[in-house]
Amino acid sequence: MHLKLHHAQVNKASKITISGSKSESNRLLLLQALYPKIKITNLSNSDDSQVMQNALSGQANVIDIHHAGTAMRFLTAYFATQPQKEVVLTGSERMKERPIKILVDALKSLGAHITYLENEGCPPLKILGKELVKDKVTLNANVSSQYISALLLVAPKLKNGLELTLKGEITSVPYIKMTLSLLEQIGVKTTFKDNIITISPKPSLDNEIDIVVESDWSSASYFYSILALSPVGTKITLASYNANSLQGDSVLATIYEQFGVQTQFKSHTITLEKTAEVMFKKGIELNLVNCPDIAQTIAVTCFGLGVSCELTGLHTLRIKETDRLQALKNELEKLGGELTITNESLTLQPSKEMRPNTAIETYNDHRMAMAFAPLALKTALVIKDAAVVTKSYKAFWDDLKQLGFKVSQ
Ligand SMILES: O=C(O)C1=C[C@@H](OP(=O)(O)O)[C@@H](O)[C@H](O)C1
Ligand SMILES: C=C(OP(=O)(O)O)C(=O)O
Repeated sequence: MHLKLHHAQVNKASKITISGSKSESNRLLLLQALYPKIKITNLSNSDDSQVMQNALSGQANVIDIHHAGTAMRFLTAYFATQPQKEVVLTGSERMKERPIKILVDALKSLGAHITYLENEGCPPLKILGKELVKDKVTLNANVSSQYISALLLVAPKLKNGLELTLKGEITSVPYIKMTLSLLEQIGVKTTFKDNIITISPKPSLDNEIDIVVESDWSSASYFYSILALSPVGTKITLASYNANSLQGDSVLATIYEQFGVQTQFKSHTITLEKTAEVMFKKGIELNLVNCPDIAQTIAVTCFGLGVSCELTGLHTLRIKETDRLQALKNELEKLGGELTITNESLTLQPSKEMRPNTAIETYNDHRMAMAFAPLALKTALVIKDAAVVTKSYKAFWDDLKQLGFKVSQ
């Protein structure tokens, strides 16, 4: 399904309710499988959380997690530690290219039985679950924090807990802290000092515990971009958000101040308002090593505003749903943008034109579709394979229509 987005503007003062964070949801689903006394409120309705839920509740021996990176990594650790269970974990063609060796090696060094069924270092995996008794492991931390979170989530169920030593520059740190924080919420003792994390064993929970998932901040990023590209006075209210978020992408509230967008927190909602038209004296410079999922949003905002940007800390973007650096370059250039990319950065020149009716390829990447959609506030464009958004944000197109976007097939 390709969608045509007509040149449009946002209705004044709209309110949108966004589904729960997929990162928090997928951690809590795994923890709930280990500790059934956990109850979850505002669970994400994303495809990635649905595949996670199905994998944990079903009896299938072959589990296909499609494009869901967190599900792939978290379930690898989960099934490796479930005695007497044998499963094959597989995914989409892209998932079969996304590396998992660092996690598999770490689990094997703890005693796990995992074999590669196609290419060494990537899914699909055959996992023969067993009780792991070793309690110390060292792994590289500069490729994906998901490997670390996967080990941390199963750690309190290991007989002796776990001590993890992280090598290299640690990437996506807020996601590791989110995992530790959720563990703390269910009463697990954790420490994170320098490059060492420790998790104490916790065989079971004494009481039921209800955890409310905050709505997804990465999904909120598209509304920040919409506001940045809208006239002064435009407002959007989003629910349900807290000033104290576990999600690193909540840094959006600070980042988008540079684009004239202010955020007000009030009783579990945020109201975003474009309060000023910014005269950019210099380009935007940001290191996004802590919040890689909002890189596409920010690059497209800058293109839409005609401001240059230099985004760094992007080394993980090449191994996500697609090579996001190359995808951004291809599609921004089609629109008339000028940019250079390296293995960890993107530099965009101030745009001089925006070619109307450009058809944006989405490369099976939800964030390509959603990051480019706000440009409809500037010109008409086509988003190809627009249904990709369901990976993280099922209602995305309906919510844009509610805002006043004109969308047709
Ligand atoms: O743990 C998580 O929930 C995630 C961690 C990040 O991945 P990396 O650590 O691979 O950057 C992020 O990009 C992904 O969308 C979700
Ligand atoms: C990178 C992402 O997800 P995952 O790695 O879990 O597939 C994302 O949602 O942007």
